[in-house]
Formats: sequence, structure tokens, C-alpha cells
Amino acid sequence: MISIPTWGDQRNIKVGLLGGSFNPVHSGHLQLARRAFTILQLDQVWLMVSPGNPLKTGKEMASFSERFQGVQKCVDGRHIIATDIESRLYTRYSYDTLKKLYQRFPNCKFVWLMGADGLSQMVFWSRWQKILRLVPIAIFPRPPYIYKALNGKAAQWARSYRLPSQKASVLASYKPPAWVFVPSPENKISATALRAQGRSGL
Ligand SMILES: Nc1ncnc2c1ncn2[C@@H]1O[C@H](COP(=O)(O)OP(=O)(O)OP(=O)(O)O)[C@@H](O)[C@H]1O
Ligand SMILES: O=C(O)c1ccc[n+]([C@@H]2O[C@H](COP(=O)([O-])O)[C@@H](O)[C@H]2O)c1
Repeated sequence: MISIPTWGDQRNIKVGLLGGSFNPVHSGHLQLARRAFTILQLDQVWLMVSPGNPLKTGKEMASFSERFQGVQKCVDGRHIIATDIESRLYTRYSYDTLKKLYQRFPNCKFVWLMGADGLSQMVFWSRWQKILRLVPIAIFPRPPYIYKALNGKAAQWARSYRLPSQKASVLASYKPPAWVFVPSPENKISATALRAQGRSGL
């Protein structure tokens, strides 16, 4: 499995970033990644395994290596890539990660990807408005958060920067703030439910 370097990378491509705990990885993650790849016309989607979500401190979190290995097993490694780059950059907060990624990958166009729950929770993230100013964002449906996300505080703050969904294919070239809601099939699966049922994700 090829590791993404943290220095000297000159790739000139469009990259979707799907940050997550992946505790464990499941079909909702992979569907989102594949749809983003196609609809946003990306060159790669990085499944960026978080060393530790600052808002999730519970004992239920599996080790980083377990979660990362789980993601590695279910990606093709060419278009959809598992990466531990956040742990190698020593960042946990998404704003810090993005600042470093823009420095280290000066020719990349990044798009931040997330499910609707992410947008509805984003106001609790560190420097969330700065994140919206730093990177274009694509939001994917996730029941039951869609209404809450699209009418929540972060969406309200960024309402004038929302693009029609038909612009999703060119989102990566937009100067942020810019975001789009990408209508697509819904999947109720969650890592919380899988853990509760003692099931693996795939
Ligand atoms: N079923 C789903 N549909 C759409 N997006 C999803 C789905 N599950 C997860 N995502 C998105 O994938 C990213 C990573 O999610 P995460 O690893 O936290 O999974 P999770 O199922 O939400 O976990 P948990 O239940 O432990 O909070 C987030 O942006 C989240 O919105
Ligand atoms: O930067 C923050 O304050 C912040 C707070 C909560 C979550 N995040 C990021 O959101 C992404 C999704 O996290 P998770 O654990 O819900 O899968 C992941 O990349 C986290 O690092 C980031």
C-alpha cells in the first residue's frame, strides 16, 4: 500500500478528503467516497483516519492501527485511498490538518467531504468558520440529519456561499467559501449501531 508523503509532493490533482474515526469503516463511508469521486469529478478520495476526533473521547474508540487497517482493506488504493497522514502531520483539529495539507500539497485542489451529520455538528468544531473559508465542502445525505444540517447554524452562516447541486462537478475549482449539498441515495448505517450490535462494518 503506497503511503502519501508529507513533504515534497507535487501532485496536481483534485482530492476529496473524507476525515473520520472509521470505528469501524462501513458501507456508508465507501458509498460517500465513491459518489464523491464520480459526482465531484475528483482524481482521488483520501479516507483520512483520525488519530482522535477532539469531540470523541469515549472508551469505545478502537486503536488507531485497528481502524486504519480496517480502512486499508476495503479501498482500491488508486482512486480511493486510505491514509494515516493526520497522525504523521501530528494534527487532530481539521483546521490544522487543512492548513498543513495546503502547505505540503501546493498543487492540489482539496474538497472536504462529509455526511449531513458533520454539517449539523460543525459549529462545535474548532475554528469552523475558518474551515469554511479555507476549503470547498461537499455535504452528502445522511438520515436523519439532512433537515437539521441544511437549516442549522453552520448552513445559515454559509447560506450565501451554497452552490446549486448541479455545480458539484466544478466545486473543487471554486474559491472558498463554497459548499454544495449532493443529493444521492441515503444509507442509515452508522458505526455506533454496528458497535452496539457487535458487527463489523462490511
Ligand atoms: N451512513 C452514512 N451516510 C453518509 N455519510 C456517512 C454515513 N456514515 C458516516 N458518514 C460520514 O463519514 C464520515 C466519517 O464518519 P464516522 O467515521 O464518524 O462514522 P459514523 O458512522 O458517523 O461513526 P459513529 O457512529 O461512531 O459516530 C463523516 O463525514 C460522516 O458524516
Ligand atoms: O477540528 C475539529 O474540531 C473537529 C471536531 C470533530 C470532528 N472533526 C473531524 O471530522 C471528521 C469526522 O469525524 P468523525 O469522528 O465524526 O468521523 C474527522 O476528520 C474529524 O477529525 C474535527
